[in-house]
Amino acid sequence: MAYYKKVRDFIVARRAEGKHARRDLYSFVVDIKDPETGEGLRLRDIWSEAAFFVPAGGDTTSTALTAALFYLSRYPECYKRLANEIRNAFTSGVEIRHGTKLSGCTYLRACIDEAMRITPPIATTLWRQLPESDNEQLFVVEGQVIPPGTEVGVNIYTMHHNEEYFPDSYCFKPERWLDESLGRKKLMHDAFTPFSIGSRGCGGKAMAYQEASIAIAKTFWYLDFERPAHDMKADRVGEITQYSGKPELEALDQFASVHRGPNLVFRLRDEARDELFETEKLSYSTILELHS
Ligand code: HEM
Repeated sequence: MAYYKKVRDFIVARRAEGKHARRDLYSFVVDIKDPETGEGLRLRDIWSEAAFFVPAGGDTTSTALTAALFYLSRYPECYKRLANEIRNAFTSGVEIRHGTKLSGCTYLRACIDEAMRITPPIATTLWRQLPESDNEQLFVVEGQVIPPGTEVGVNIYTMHHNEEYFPDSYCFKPERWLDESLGRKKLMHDAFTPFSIGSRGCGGKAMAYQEASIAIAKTFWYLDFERPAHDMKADRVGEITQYSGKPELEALDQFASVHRGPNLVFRLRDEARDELFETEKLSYSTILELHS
């Protein structure tokens, strides 16, 4: 209830600012009219969209980030390669923002994709149903005619672990996304569906990549991180190895994946301490907290 009230408070505050006070999503949709009824957006329409956006965009992106940090903390060679890419591509942390330098960090993108492949933020089966009325065209799957009205779906987690598309599928290998051989590239991209595809595919895909890229690049710029070395219990939170013996971030399918952990130790990089204080305007106490 507190969440729904908070969303409502946000909307009321935004409406009070005037339609075009900010160039945000609200300013783009506020004048839209229903083509059939001519009605504009009601408070409850905006409320239900906004209430959906927070988990749709928040829980999912948070799992993608968590998974990336989890796998990078377990694969030191990948960690090193990504740290080099980020620390050589930029000259300061504030420079890390949307643009060609960030999109040129191809290993970063490969790490995000590989994390979402092994641990999809939505790992479930997105069921689809052929309408009862649509009986002109047969729907055939592997030689079987699927009658209209039947629900069908392919599980995203299973698809991402199909060895035919992703050999050694439980292994975190960002390099596989940089493989230039055309046949393999197409096969992998066709089978990679963390955002779903088609007309109901994710509306926030570009935003999700942007958020995740900036967050991870800034993390590598300002910080180093690792597993807690001496406390094995803390180190194992959220980790399973049951399918392949390889470390996997456990995610429970509750439509959006729910996870615990990992526990990681973050340390401020000496090279970035002054800059963090001066340019990101963080207080000394926050920096000390990060460093302790
Ligand atoms: C890594 C991050 C994300 C992942 C993996 C993801 C994944 C998905 C998936 C699989 C669907 C299809 C759901 C279905 O068919 O039932 C979807 C739909 C959607 N997503 Fe995302 N999403 C992410 C981030 C975001 C963000 C940042 C936003 C916007 C703030 C967003 C907005 C939406 C919307 C509006 C839909 C519904 C599209 C429609 O039905 O027309 N998503 N997302």
